[in-house]
Amino acid sequence: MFSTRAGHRILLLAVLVTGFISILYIASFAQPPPPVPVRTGKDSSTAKNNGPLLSGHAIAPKLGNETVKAELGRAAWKVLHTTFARFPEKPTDDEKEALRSYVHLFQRLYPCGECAEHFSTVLEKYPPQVSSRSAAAMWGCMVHNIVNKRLHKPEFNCENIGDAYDCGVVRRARVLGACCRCFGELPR
Ligand SMILES: Cc1cc2nc3c(=O)[nH]c(=O)nc-3n(C[C@H](O)[C@H](O)[C@H](O)COP(=O)(O)OP(=O)(O)OC[C@H]3O[C@@H](n4cnc5c(N)ncnc54)[C@H](O)[C@@H]3O)c2cc1C
Repeated sequence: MFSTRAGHRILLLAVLVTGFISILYIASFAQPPPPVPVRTGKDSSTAKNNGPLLSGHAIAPKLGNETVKAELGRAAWKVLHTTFARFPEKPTDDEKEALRSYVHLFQRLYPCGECAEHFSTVLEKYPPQVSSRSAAAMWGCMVHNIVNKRLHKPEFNCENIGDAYDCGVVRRARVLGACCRCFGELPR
């Protein structure tokens, strides 16, 4: 009688221990989900935080032809500086993220591969400043000057960056009936 009861107890204990071990085993596989990256839109965000899409290798091959390279460069800088000049002074987080991604993809896809390679080192050291129009415009002027220096071109005075690319000038010029320098617009 005693031995049968003891046997039942041992069996019950064995079942409990096995159940407990099984629960621990299953729980070891149930990892919590990985944290979802939070995009704050702050300037501290970098291309690396946004994965390989924005920080990957330059895509275009070497351009070589110096004339094409210079024409392309003039047009590209014009697009970049004008984009910064027309960016909101108080952008939303979404708009900041859009500009940051645009600059990084602009670099990756820039049709002169050797220029893009060099510009990636500039972006790594000086990530795009997207907190406001003025910050973006000053940043654009500064990185253009870094390229200028490398190519032994004169430094541009960044204090005048607003006058050079701000199309508020167009509206004032229209009132005076003078010709406009932004986007080649003609006076009415
Ligand atoms: C992202 C990028 C990377 C490049 N990398 C290379 C490279 O590695 N090797 C290479 O040979 N070429 C490179 N280029 C092209 C090069 O920068 C020039 O565009 C090209 O040599 C033609 O020079 P440019 O003297 O006509 O004047 P640009 O430098 O093209 O400038 C055009 C005009 O912009 C104004 N400007 C000048 N500096 C500034 C500034 N700091 N801020 C605002 N406005 C300014 C001036 O009015 C100037 O006439 C690159 C271009 C870009 C956009």
